[in-house]
Formats: sequence, C-alpha cells, structure tokens
Amino acid sequence: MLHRLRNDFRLSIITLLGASAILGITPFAVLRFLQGNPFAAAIDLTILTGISAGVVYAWRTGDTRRSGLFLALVACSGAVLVGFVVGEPGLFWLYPCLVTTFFLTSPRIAVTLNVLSILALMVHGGAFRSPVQMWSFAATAAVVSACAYVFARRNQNQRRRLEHLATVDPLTGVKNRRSMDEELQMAAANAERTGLSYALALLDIDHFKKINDEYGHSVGDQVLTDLVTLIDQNTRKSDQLFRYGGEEFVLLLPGVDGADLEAVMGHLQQVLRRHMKHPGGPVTASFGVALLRHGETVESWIARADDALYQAKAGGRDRIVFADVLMAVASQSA
Ligand SMILES: Nc1nc2c(ncn2[C@@H]2O[C@H](COP(=O)(O)OP(=O)(O)OP(=O)(O)O)[C@@H](O)[C@H]2O)c(=O)[nH]1
Repeated sequence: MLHRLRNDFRLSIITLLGASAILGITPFAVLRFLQGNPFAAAIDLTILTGISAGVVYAWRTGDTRRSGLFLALVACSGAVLVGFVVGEPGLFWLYPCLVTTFFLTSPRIAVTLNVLSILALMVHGGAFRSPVQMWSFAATAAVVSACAYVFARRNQNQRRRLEHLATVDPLTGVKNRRSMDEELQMAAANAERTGLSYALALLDIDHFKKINDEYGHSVGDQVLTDLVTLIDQNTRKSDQLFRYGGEEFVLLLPGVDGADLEAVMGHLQQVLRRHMKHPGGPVTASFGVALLRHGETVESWIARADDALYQAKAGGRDRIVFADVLMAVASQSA
C-alpha cells in the first residue's frame, strides 16, 4: 500500500484529498442535521459517498485519470449545491475545490469545471447579499483559479520533462533500458491475451571499441546516432528501438515471425552494411533474434536473444542468429 502511494502521484493526491474531505465535511454534515437542515446534511452525505466511491475506485482499478475527473466533478458540483442550499457560508467551500481540481484532473478540464462552478453560483445568485459581494466572490475565485492553473501547468511541464529524462537516452533519443523493461512486460502480457507474435532482436555494433579508440568518442557517438536513424527509417511504426546499453540495442517487432522475420532482419542487416560508415570504412553489426514463446518470461526471452547474439559474435560477427530455429544465418557473404 505504501509502495503504491509512493510511486503513484495521482493516487496519493486522491487518497489525501479523499481523507481530508471526509474529515472536513463529516462534522458539517452532523452539525447541519442537528441544526434542523436535513437537506443540507443529505447533500454533505452524498458528497462524502461520492468522494469515498471515487477513492475506492482509484485503489481498486488504478485508473486515477477517471477517478480524478469523477472526484473533481463531485467536489465542484457539491460545493455549488452547498452554495445554493446554505447560502453565503457555503460559498467558502468552493475555494478549496477550485484548487483541488488541478490536482485531480488536467489543467484544461480543471479550468472549465471552475468557470462553470463560479458561473452557476452567480447565475443562481441566491448565495449573495449584494452585487458587490457577488463580483468580489467572482474576482477572488478567478484569481485563485488562475494561480492554481499557472502552478499546475508548471508542475505538468516539469513532470513531463522528468519523465522524458528518465525514459529516453540523451545521445540517440531512443527509449532507454528502463522503458524497455516496461514495454517488454506489456508486450508479453499482450501476447498472452491476444496471441500476437513478438520478436526481439538484440543488436550489437561490431568492434565498436576500435572505432572509439582509433577515431575518438565523437565518431563513435555519430555511429550510434546513424544506426538509430537507419533503423528508424527502415522499420515499421509499430516496431520499437531501445538502447540496451553502450553499443547494444533492442528492437521489438510485433506481429512478425517465420520467413517474414528473416526477411525483415536480412533487409536491416543489408541497410546497415550499406550505409553505416566511419572514417576507416563500413561499420557492421551482429544480431541475436528470439521470438517470445508461449508463457515465457521476459528475462528468459532476453536471455535467449543474448545467447543468439553471443553465437553471432563467436561465429565471426556481421551475422544474424535466430534463437528459435537454432540456426545461424551466415549472411556475411549474402
Ligand atoms: N562513443 C561512445 N562509445 C560508447 C558509448 N557507450 C559505450 N561505448 C563504448 O563502446 C565500447 C564497447 O566495446 P566492447 O564491449 O568491447 O565491444 P566491441 O568493441 O564492439 O566488440 P564486439 O562487440 O565483440 O564486436 C566501449 O569502448 C565503450 O566505451 C557511447 O555512448 N558513446
């Protein structure tokens, strides 16, 4: 439970806001009932039920996007209803809601909800003693919303930048090993569910250390970025390339197997041979390819591709070894 709270920002916000709302609203529900206003108490109780349902849904399904939106809707409509029924004292409840919406849903939806809530109270008008009070309320609510919007946009941009830094290799711009782990797990789960075939090609540039040593690191870096560009230009949109480490890459190919897979890999090898160069001549790569087996773990899948790559290197490099046919395709002379 603590692990989920620590790793899922929106779930932790939903839980915190849910708990605060329950603690904050419950005494008012009781008070309003005791003061002889059962209608207002019933509204508070409905809001509490809605918030609790949203929190439970978020925990059960992990779908914090929908539950966040639902909670923002409950909070805003609840605050507006309280304003209608209780009048002036009820208006104060809208302020925490105007801020909360930005934590629960996207800034654009939050702004829309906030504007609609403020307008609803103004059009109804019953909660205000005078037009001056109504316009003061509108102005202060708009300022609170604007500040929360600026803060939320900044927060969203920073989170996106952090996500990018954590998942993308800065040199080549392809996804890094961390994202690869997630994508391969998703591929394995999808294969179990739909029966779609998935191939994994482990690709390693040959004698890369020599290129670095003889021509410098910047030439080595250029070879790495050239390789990524060439693979990007010569694979399907659904294929995904990851930097596995150093000069090693993983290419994930969904929906291809058998002779088609051999053709795709053969074509890729030809393209790299023809176009990948350094100042001293052509650059080649070795490939280990494995198809995901039924019920196989991602670790075993990678290990089989790694074994195949090892065979390709041991067999003389610049070749493709398919783990599944246990046969080296000696394509050096092709
Ligand atoms: N330029 C550059 N070099 C890197 C980068 N990451 C790793 N390397 C280098 O890649 C080289 C990998 O060398 P090895 O593992 O010996 O592999 P190799 O020389 O390609 O030999 P084989 O794979 O057996 O053909 C090392 O010299 C690393 O310093 C990088 O981002 N840029």
